[in-house]
This record gives sequence, C-alpha cells and structure tokens, in this order.
Amino acid sequence: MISIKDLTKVFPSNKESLTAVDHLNLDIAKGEIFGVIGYSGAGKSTFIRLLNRLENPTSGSIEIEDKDITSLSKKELRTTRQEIGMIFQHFNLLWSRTVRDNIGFPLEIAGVPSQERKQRVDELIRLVGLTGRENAYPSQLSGGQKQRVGIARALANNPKVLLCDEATSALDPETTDSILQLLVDINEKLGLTIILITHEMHVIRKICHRVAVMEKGQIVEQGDVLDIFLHPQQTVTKRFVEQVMSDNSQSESLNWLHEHYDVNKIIRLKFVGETANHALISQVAKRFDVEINILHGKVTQTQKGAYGTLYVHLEGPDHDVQQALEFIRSTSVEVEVGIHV
Ligand SMILES: Nc1ncnc2c1ncn2[C@@H]1O[C@H](COP(=O)(O)OP(=O)(O)OP(=O)(O)O)[C@@H](O)[C@H]1O
Repeated sequence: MISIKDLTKVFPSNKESLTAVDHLNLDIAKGEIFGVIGYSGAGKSTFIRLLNRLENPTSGSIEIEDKDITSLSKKELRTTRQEIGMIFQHFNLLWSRTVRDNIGFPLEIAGVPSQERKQRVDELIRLVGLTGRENAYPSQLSGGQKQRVGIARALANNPKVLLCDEATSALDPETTDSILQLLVDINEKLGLTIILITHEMHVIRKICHRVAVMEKGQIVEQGDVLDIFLHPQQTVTKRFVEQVMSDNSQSESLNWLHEHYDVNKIIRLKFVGETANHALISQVAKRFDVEINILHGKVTQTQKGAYGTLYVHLEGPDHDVQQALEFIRSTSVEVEVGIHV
C-alpha cells in the first residue's frame, strides 16, 4: 500500500549539510500497524513529516496506493492530505475551540455541509469514547482525552493512513495503554493502516505488527515484531529489546543464580507461545534421568503472540543432561547453556 524508495532528506546549512533521512526504502501493507523506532536524532520525525509532505524530500519517492505523493501539485496535495491523518505528541489542538469544533475543523476545511458534519462528529465522538465531553475546551481535558480529540480529528475525513508522531510520549503509563488500545481498536474496526514513530519499545511490543529500527537516517533492521524481539541482529535493536526484556528483578535474579549455581548447568530457553515450555519441562523430566528446576522466567505478550525466556537448572549424570539438551534442541525452543550476566 505504501512504497518508499530511496527517500532522502538533506537539511542544507552554511557549515555542513545534514542528511536526516538517507536513502530509506520501506514497504508497508494495507491494514498494518507499522512502528518505526529509533533514538533521538535518528530521523524519525523527519521521516514521518515526509510521509504527508510537511517536509519536502530532497530525492526519492513515496507511493500511497499507487499515487506518488512526492510529485503532487499544491492543489493535489491539499486533497491528498485529507487521506493522511496525523496525531502528535502534544496534541496540537485549537485551544479556543470545543471538542466538537476541534473534531469538526478538518470537515469544515474540506467543505462538508453542516448537517453532515454534525453527524460525522457525533460518530467520531462515540468512536473515541468522548461522549459527554463534546462541549469541553482542551484546557478542561486530561492528556488522554486530548489525544482522543486528536485521534477523532485525524480520522474525520476517513483517511487511508494514520501517522502517529510519538503520540503517547507525553502520557502516563495507564493513559498510554488506553490510547494504544484505542489505536488497536480503530485498526481492527476500520482496517486503517497505522504508522507510528516512537523511542519506546513497549509501544512497539503492545501494538505493532511489524517494526523498523532507524539509525542515522537509515533503516538498519526490520521485521515482524515477534522475530525482532526474539532475534535482534543490530546492537541498536538489542538495546531496544532490552528496554522491554530486562527489568531490575531479572538482573537481580540472574546475579543471584550466578552466585548460587554452577553457571554451566544453568540453561536459558527461549520459546514462542506460552504452552510450549510447560509441556517441554514435564517431558524432559519424564524422559531423562535429570532434575530440572525452574529458576526464573518471563513471558511477554506482543500483537503477534507471546514469547518468553525461562532459566532452568539441570542436574544429573552428564550423559543424561546432554541427551536432555539434545531433546530440547530438537523442538522449536532455543537453548543456551551457561548464562553470563
Ligand atoms: N528543520 C531542520 N533543519 C535542520 N536540521 C534538522 C531539521 N529537522 C531535523 N533536523 C536534524 O535532522 C536530524 C534528525 O532529526 P529528527 O527530529 O528527524 O530525529 P528524531 O529521530 O525524530 O529525533 P527526536 O525524537 O529527538 O525528534 C537531527 O540531527 C536534527 O537536528
């Protein structure tokens, strides 16, 4: 649905020009929730602003449903922009207008007659869960409610794609969850393609189907969210995955394990799907003359299913331990012997 080829944005400057987006190539399918993650300065904001031509590219092309939006005239661009909704970290609402009038604003600009506008605004208010707050002003709303207004406004003209620029970065964790859930609901209900940029891996984990990792204006790694979490290749990706996987209790537990067990007998199992490990552990215990103790584990949910890591300790005659390990390796579970903290 969206095909980006060799997209480049150079900001000229007196001293040295800066390449914020550097020959970026990406394809995004219809109905996907696609996340782009990167640290500050990676070029994410520039990239997303190129997608709706808030920035003009230096070179390259962006096709949305076979229309190259990099070669549109100003007039064509005005109508095409209605097909691309956008929400922002700081909401960008009109402070002197009520909820209803903020949501109706893009419809006014598009010349929608007032009766039809009213109907559409009512629908959108219900969709984003703002019933009862229609006549409030932005200053009277919580952060989550403001973002709901932002989402309703972005959806007003039935866009083909919704761009989210760090849409939950200004919100507390609970409100973040409710806004992310709203985005998932909208994606499922309307089949809307969503592209979001973020520096927070838990946002990617919770709602994205696929993810691209951006560094120095380029995409250095991309794939299904579950694959990226299980097999991150690049250093930057590994750091992002650790944001979600590691927590204090985990590193404390691993330190404790290191002090109390022979490290060569600690096995890390990586598995996909919650049930796999339960069946596996009991099978190993039944088939082989080994004692298997579960030491520590964590299961993480993504939009594409669960994955987890389990630390176990195997005790028994060497031969049996080796056979048990071979058996585990023959399943889809990955085995790493001798963890290092
Ligand atoms: N209008 C501009 N003029 C000159 N340089 C710019 C402009 N906008 C962005 N840049 C530069 O381009 C690079 C990428 O910035 P960008 O804001 O796209 O990154 P980002 O990944 O979104 O980071 P952040 O989350 O901090 O905004 C940075 O070095 C930034 O200073």
